[in-house]
Amino acid sequence: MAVSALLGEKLACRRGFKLLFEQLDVTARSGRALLVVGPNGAGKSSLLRILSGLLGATEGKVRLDGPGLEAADAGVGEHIHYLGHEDAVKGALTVRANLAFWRTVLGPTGLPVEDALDEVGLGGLGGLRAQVLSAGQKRRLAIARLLVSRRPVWVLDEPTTALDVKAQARFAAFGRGHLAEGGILIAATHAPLDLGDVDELRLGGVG
Ligand SMILES: Nc1ncnc2c1ncn2[C@@H]1O[C@H](COP(=O)(O)OP(=O)(O)OP(=O)(O)O)[C@@H](O)[C@H]1O
Repeated sequence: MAVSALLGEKLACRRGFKLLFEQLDVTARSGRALLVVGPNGAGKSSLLRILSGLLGATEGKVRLDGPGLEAADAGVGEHIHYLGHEDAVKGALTVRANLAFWRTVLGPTGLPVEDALDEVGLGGLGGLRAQVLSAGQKRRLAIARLLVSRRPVWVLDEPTTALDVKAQARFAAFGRGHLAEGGILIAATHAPLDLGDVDELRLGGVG
């Protein structure tokens, strides 16, 4: 199903006693990347979780625009890939079994598992227990989830953390490919992501 935009309308987020933001409008359009930037603690991760439907906004609402999506308010999450700080890797399972699990859960609409492992540079490591992967390799495995299941909206929290230069370049190529196909990419980041011309949303003023 095509998604032409993800929209956050007059969003507010309170965490504990702290009001992180209010009256915040967010627009992320098909074929565009929106980078959420700002100092530590500004609320970037909180905003991404709200946009993904994982955290309720204190005020405001999130909706998707696109043909046939008028009634989809309640089902925003099924169109979204969310990658958080945690890589959601099950250490006791093999690398291959981890990705196969996600492919089943998210929908087997993308690459086969072995192809996705090759794409992220984990080819040959599929039989290893995931707990022995390095931090960067775990991140690569998390990124492979984007490839095994096709979803129009990617919401990514610091996606290149722990990635080496080559893996960062690979990630950027996946992101540009997603955008070229009309996807939406929203990322919180402290580092440039090499996604070409991007939109930017700054939280928290000057840090
Ligand atoms: N469950 C929670 N309860 C109370 N406060 C929280 C909770 N989660 C986050 N916070 C607070 O909300 C603020 C924003 O956190 P958030 O993780 O959204 O920031 P961020 O901009 O992503 O930061 P960073 O750049 O360090 O990742 C922080 O002050 C944090 O301590």
